[in-house]
Amino acid sequence: MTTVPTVLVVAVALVDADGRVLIAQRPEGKQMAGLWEFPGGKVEPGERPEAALIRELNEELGIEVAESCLAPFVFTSHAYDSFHLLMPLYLCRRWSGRVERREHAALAWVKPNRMRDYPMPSADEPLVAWLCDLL
Ligand SMILES: Nc1nc2c([nH]c(=O)n2[C@H]2C[C@H](O)[C@@H](COP(=O)(O)OP(=O)(O)OP(=O)(O)O)O2)c(=O)[nH]1
Repeated sequence: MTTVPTVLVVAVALVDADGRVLIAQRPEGKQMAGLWEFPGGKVEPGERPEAALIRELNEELGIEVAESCLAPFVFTSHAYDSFHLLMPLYLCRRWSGRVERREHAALAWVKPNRMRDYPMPSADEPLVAWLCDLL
């Protein structure tokens, strides 16, 4: 039996006042370049998931998020060829600072029912369905 590592990645649906969600395009040179993702990233060893997400949002988008503003929402558990992705998606409607593009190729604020126009990693498909149902 081949075993692959399970990788814990935390991500967020940032929701604006119009109910649009921020998605970000992975840059050239990274795995899955060109696909649109929810902002976030890998949890480092010893790091709490919420702390990892707050760190990633600051690094990637230049915003500050309070832990109390991160609501656990849904998660995806998906087998890629070389790793198994376990990714909780939090929901956040409050942050401080202006969202800036720092690490991604592009950013877009999109209504959940328009996300199908933006190719996303296969692990994200169930998350989009949940957003369409619940937002
Ligand atoms: N942030 C995020 N990652 C996602 C989503 N869907 C999905 O399959 N992933 C995958 C892509 C990557 O393999 C992994 C996220 O890791 P990352 O963005 O921190 O790492 P990376 O590929 O830049 O690699 P590294 O340089 O940090 O090692 O999770 C998503 O919606 N958001």
